[in-house]
Amino acid sequence: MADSFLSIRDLTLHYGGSQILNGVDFDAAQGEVTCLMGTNGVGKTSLLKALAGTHPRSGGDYDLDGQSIGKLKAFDLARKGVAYVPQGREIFPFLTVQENLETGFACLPSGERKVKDEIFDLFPILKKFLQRRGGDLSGGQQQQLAIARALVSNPKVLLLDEPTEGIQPNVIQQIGGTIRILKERGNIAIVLVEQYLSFAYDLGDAFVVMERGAVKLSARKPELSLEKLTASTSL
Ligand SMILES: Nc1ncnc2c1ncn2[C@@H]1O[C@H](COP(=O)(O)OP(=O)(O)OP(=O)(O)O)[C@@H](O)[C@H]1O
Repeated sequence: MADSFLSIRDLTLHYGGSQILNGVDFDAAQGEVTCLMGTNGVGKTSLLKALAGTHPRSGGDYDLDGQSIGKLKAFDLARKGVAYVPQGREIFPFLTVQENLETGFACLPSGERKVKDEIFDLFPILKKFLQRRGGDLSGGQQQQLAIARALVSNPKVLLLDEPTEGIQPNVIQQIGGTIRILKERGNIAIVLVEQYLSFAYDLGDAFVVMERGAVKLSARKPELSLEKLTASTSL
């Protein structure tokens, strides 16, 4: 078992009076892809929002690299290295690709605000389309832009919410290749919410299956087979 880098204990989250997460325990290691699975509405997106700080946590402990960060809000979590690629990508349609990438800088000191060449090595299409508006890109290109925008902040944790949703098969393979490269670099803990099971299983090292706001199964490959994962997620 790899060392836990990101650790959540007994996390709870509410929307108004509705309790959505009921004491979630969750770990993710650097250099690994930890897949967060489960049917629609079990709370996967809510868990990512809690990790990114875009929705307040109601309770629980949250540690990153041995430091307690449970009290921090989204901007400070981003400064600590937590990057979030939300479901639906949420790129800015009227900003250019370059400007979209620059929005990822907000949490960095001014001396570090540069898009490194390695981002364009991962996503060459973005270099070609730097002056194109985000809204004029295809869905797959927008997904690449959303991941690239998260990477410009040099994150330690990358939270990806359904990156294959609505994307053509050839681009899905490209995105899978990019996630694999990031994992092999070994310095990012990648948390992947994904309904596309074989894609997730192929990339994943550890799997957390949720049910009604709680963890139903936590297991690692190779002990967990694709068949068992499929059965436990009921997808
Ligand atoms: N802003 C909100 N206000 C109230 N309830 C919400 C809000 N967002 C989500 N919910 C509810 O919280 C529950 C968990 O939703 P969440 O989006 O986290 O699930 P999910 O597992 O990511 O589902 P999906 O795969 O459909 O995205 C659902 O019952 C949903 O209706």
